[in-house]
Amino acid sequence: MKTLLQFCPSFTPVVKLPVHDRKGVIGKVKRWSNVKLKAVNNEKDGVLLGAEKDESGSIVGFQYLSKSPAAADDAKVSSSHDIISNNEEEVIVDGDLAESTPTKVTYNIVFVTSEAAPYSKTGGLGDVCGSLPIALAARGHRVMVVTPRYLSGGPSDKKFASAVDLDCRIKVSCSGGVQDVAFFHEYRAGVDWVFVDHPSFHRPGNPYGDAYGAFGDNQFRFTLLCHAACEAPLVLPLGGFTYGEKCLFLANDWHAGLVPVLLAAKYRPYGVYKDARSIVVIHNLAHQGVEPASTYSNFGLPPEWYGALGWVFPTWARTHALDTGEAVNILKGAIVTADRILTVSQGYSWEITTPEGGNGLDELLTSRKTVVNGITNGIDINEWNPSLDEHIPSHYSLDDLTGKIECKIALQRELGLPVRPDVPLIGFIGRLDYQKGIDIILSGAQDLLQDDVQFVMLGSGEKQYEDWMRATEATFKDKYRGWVGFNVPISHRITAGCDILLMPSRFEPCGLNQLYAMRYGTIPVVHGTGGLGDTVKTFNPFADEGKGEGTGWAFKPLTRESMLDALWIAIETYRKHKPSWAGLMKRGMERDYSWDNAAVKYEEVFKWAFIDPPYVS
Ligand SMILES: Nc1ncnc2c1ncn2[C@@H]1O[C@H](COP(=O)(O)OP(=O)(O)O[C@H]2O[C@H](CO)[C@@H](O)[C@H](O)[C@H]2O)[C@@H](O)[C@H]1O
Repeated sequence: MKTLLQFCPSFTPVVKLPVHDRKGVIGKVKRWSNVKLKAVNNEKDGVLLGAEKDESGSIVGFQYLSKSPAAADDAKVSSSHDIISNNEEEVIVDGDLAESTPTKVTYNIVFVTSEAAPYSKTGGLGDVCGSLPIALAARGHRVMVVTPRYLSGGPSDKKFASAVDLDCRIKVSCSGGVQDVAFFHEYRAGVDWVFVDHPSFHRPGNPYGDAYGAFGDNQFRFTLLCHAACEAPLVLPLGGFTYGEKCLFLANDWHAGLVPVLLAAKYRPYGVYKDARSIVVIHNLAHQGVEPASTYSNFGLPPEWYGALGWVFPTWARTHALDTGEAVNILKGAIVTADRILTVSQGYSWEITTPEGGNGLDELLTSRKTVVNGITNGIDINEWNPSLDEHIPSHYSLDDLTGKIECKIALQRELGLPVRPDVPLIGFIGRLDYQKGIDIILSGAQDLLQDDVQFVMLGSGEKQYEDWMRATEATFKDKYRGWVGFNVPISHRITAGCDILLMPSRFEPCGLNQLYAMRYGTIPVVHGTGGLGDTVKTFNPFADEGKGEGTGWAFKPLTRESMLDALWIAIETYRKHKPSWAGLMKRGMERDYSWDNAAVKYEEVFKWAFIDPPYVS
């Protein structure tokens, strides 16, 4: 089917929206009329009017009212928001514009995620889901992000202040009851940010827990998120139009893992979402959403779908002789039902198919390896930009690095360390847990701190590591600072002020801090695993006719000795080989970290997802 984008100057812009009301879902959706699509980038150019729908009712294009012939000409070029289509076929521009102009395929994309910066963030998932949607929207896709409206009663609640209640309530049947769920919405940076509202998302702490540990009802809370995310494209008239059934769900990590299962088990049997596709994006396979098998009935899924989520712990992982190891595993359910599987680097996409990196799911992932791909994350180059960063005291760039020294001095002063611009300053930022190799840092820190260096750590997590940081600070007053907590401005100042960033992660699906570091002229010393191995190239001073190559050091194996060896080589290079150090900084700062490269690769995977029929239909 061809989609027509009509340029009709006399068209009266009245848009009637469908009200979605199906069994199991009560939609209370406003009718909006005379709606100008917010997606129109520049109103002086024209207004998007009525929607073109395919036979399933999904919107595949919009009518466009141009205000000037020049604007109509511009439209031929198909700027990011002038043409919106979730149709995979060629879009034809007709009317006065004479020849047809093929344009790229665009999709209606629905991110489902437990975190999206700046609204919520405890780690890299928040960064990715806060920036990749914007990059995809800028490339012409219609993008919605569905994430909880967390209210903790603290200052962070202000982040949701611009989101308005859409006055659309749905009822979700799960956990033996019926839950009322509301939607809030903010349109920002070309993206529809949709916040799922329910009392279980309103409590002190971070998205997953508080000082007493993980919340006991996380399975329930993220089950709600997934049900709501499946309804959102059907019931929410965002910018005047629902996204419709022909959309692409990107289910991020286990929290969103029920989405592909729901599509297969709850919607497709009733003819809904036949043309939708789903991709599970694995940011961290170590967290799978595993609960006792008896909780299956909480998901609101038909009983016959138990097999999709059913999972049996290996014998060695069972707690006692009578433990049958039976459990439900949400991420497993996503892996067996999603149309495709993505990870956040190529290295990690291979590692998860091995017994060492598969966290018990390696055989399952191997069985689906024809649809497994890895795409290295990009970063938000506006938020992480040393020449504009609002959190750092002095700005700098490759052309003028004096600001970096000023950042170093300011950091030493802020942390109460001796102000010594020449001493190697090493940093670590991250969650204090097994994944990040904190135990390796602990085992090597005493030796490292014998040297004339300074070492700064920012992180929160396991109490034993937090306590160690406090104790080490007391022992090495002039050399070590441990900042226990989660603090984004400080993380920027450490990234800018340090010379070296240490990341001895045991495994690392992608890793973002090494990318931020390189952009800030801070040299990463990393364990060469997963995305760290893919993104940090070890320095070779003899390459390129003696000019050198590489952006840091990626050491292997993960031992105290190899970490210290890599650190000492880095420290010696910093002290004695200034031109080499300058080359390392330059190569790191020059690299393209923007999401554009990754977004093109994502589009390729989207295309493949729609070429195949739904994996479970
Ligand atoms: N105490 C603190 N204060 C302030 N900021 C802090 C902080 N601790 C961590 N951060 C920030 O949180 C983010 C962490 O990102 P990472 O990619 O390193 O790890 P994470 O393991 O959370 O993400 C998972 O998902 C991402 C995204 O796909 C993958 O890159 C990664 O490998 C995978 O483990 C960075 O922006 C970092 O600055």
